[in-house]
This record gives sequence, C-alpha cells and structure tokens, in this order.
Amino acid sequence: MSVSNYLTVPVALTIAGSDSGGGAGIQADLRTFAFHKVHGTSALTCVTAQNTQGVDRVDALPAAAVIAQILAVVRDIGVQAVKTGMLLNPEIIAAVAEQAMEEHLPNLVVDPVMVSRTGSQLIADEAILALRECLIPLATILTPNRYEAQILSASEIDTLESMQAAAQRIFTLGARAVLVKGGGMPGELRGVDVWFDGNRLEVLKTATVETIHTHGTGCTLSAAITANLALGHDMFTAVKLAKSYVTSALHYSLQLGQGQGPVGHFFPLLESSQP
Ligand SMILES: Nc1ncnc2c1ncn2[C@@H]1O[C@H](COP(=O)(O)OP(=O)(O)OP(=O)(O)O)[C@@H](O)[C@H]1O
Ligand SMILES: Cc1ncc(CO)c(N)n1
Repeated sequence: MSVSNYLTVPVALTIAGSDSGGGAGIQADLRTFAFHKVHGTSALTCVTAQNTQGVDRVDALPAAAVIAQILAVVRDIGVQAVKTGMLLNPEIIAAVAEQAMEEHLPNLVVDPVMVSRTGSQLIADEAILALRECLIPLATILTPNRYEAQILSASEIDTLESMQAAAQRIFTLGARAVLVKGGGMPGELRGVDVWFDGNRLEVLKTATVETIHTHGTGCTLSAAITANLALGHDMFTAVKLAKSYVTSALHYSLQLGQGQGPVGHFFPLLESSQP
C-alpha cells in the first residue's frame, strides 16, 4: 500500500459554453487551466454544435442550472479566480452578475464573447446590452476583441491609436482594467493588444504568428489570465504571462478539420512528440 501525497493547488472556475470541436469555450479553458497547474472547475452556460468551420446550433442551459453549478463549486471547493465566456442570453448574464454581486466570483475576467474574430455576431442584441450594463461594471479585467471593442466603444478600430482610444473609452464602463485584443486587426497588428487600467496605457506586442489555425485564441488568453490570477500574480503580470502562453500555443497550432484549427495548448508535449 502507498499513501497519497495530498497536494493543494489553486482553483479557477470557467462560466462558459461547450465547443463540440474542442478548440474554444470550456474545452480550451480547462486545458489552459491544467497547463498552468490550476484545478479547473466549470459552469456550463450552453452547448454549441461547432467545428473548425463554424457554429451550427446553440442550446442554452436554464439560468438556474448555471447558478446551481456556480454555487456547487464555490460553496464546497472555493475558487481564487473566475472567467466568463459565452454567456449567450440576458437571463444567464443577470444570474452571473448576481453571483458576482454576492462576492462569489473573485478576480473576475470577463471575455465579452459577442462577435467572432471573423466578424459574425454570436449573441443577440439584448445580451450585448445586458453584458454592458450588468456584468462589465463588475469585471476585474475585460478582454474584448476588435469587433467587441468597436461595439463597446462605439468607434471604428483600424489602427493602434484607435485601439488605445477604445481601451480608454471602454474603461469608463466600469471594469478595473481593459485589454483590447488585436487578433482581428490587419497585418502586424494581429499580435498587438492594448491595456488600460485607468492609469497605465500599455501596448503588448508580439510578432504576428502566420497561421490560419487560431480558433479559441481569445478563450485561451482569458483562461490563462484567470489561471495566473489564481496563482497569485497581479493583473498586469497575469496578462503578460497569458499573452506569452497564447503566442507559444499559436506557434504549435493544430491542423484539424477543414477550417480554422485550435491552438496547441500543450505545446511542450506536442513539440517533443513530432517526428
Ligand atoms: N496571428 C496571431 N499572431 C500573434 N498573436 C495573435 C494572432 N492572432 C491572435 N493573437 C493574439 O491572441 C490573443 C487573442 O486575440 P483575438 O483577437 O484572436 O481574440 P478573439 O477574437 O476573442 O479570439 P477567438 O474568438 O478566436 O477565441 C491576443 O493576445 C492576440 O494578440
Ligand atoms: C463555446 C464558445 N465560446 C466562445 C467562442 C469564441 O471563440 C466560441 N467559438 N465558442
């Protein structure tokens, strides 16, 4: 007989949708938490029938089921950081905001999933309004992509200066910090993100990785920020570490399916397994 070493690890919670293709949503989040040696817990909001080519169908869970999952986790296991992904409808958004107001969701990273990187709207207009009014003001870090930032700032974003202006404008919605992501920008701006926390305006820049397999980069980035917050890093350090992780995962993106494959979340293992 041998005795288990009881280990304690930080815990993160993702409140997000399922991606049947495994590249984005809950599946990307849990893989990212595991990579960071953070125990991943989840509250599922919806089930998407999705692959590398697009989303075929979305079925929402009842808001009460989302709350029950959150409470089951926070009352027993406890969490150090939380992220939200695809929340889909105003009922789920209001329920999650209520949990945040009850202080059940510490270090809350809100990835305001509204529009895909290719520009197609993923949630209804009422849900966008609910995110803006109920949940975004409660966020620790908000991570809109180019198109989401355009909606939230009511401005066109096509240059670095317009990303910076949008980050500052979106900050006024109430999040403690905003990261405008550049994956949907043209050319060399694809690897450029802009940070604003009311004080520091920073440009986080990596070289653009030439790949079409970018499915789930946004989910992966916000999950990595969440994992780093759970590990005890400050907000800006958590973001810098997360950006570096996504860049490495993009360097080992996976050619799967007929469309945009996912990033390689376990790149050190993948690197050594290739012939
Ligand atoms: N080709 C690329 N090269 C380098 N970095 C990239 C590239 N594409 C995206 N990124 C980075 O990936 C992160 C996610 O940004 P992105 O704008 O793709 O989010 P998103 O649109 O929410 O993603 P998705 O909807 O595909 O999950 C950002 O840090 C961005 O800079
Ligand atoms: C479930 C889910 N969440 C988020 C995104 C955005 O990448 C997606 N495509 N699918």
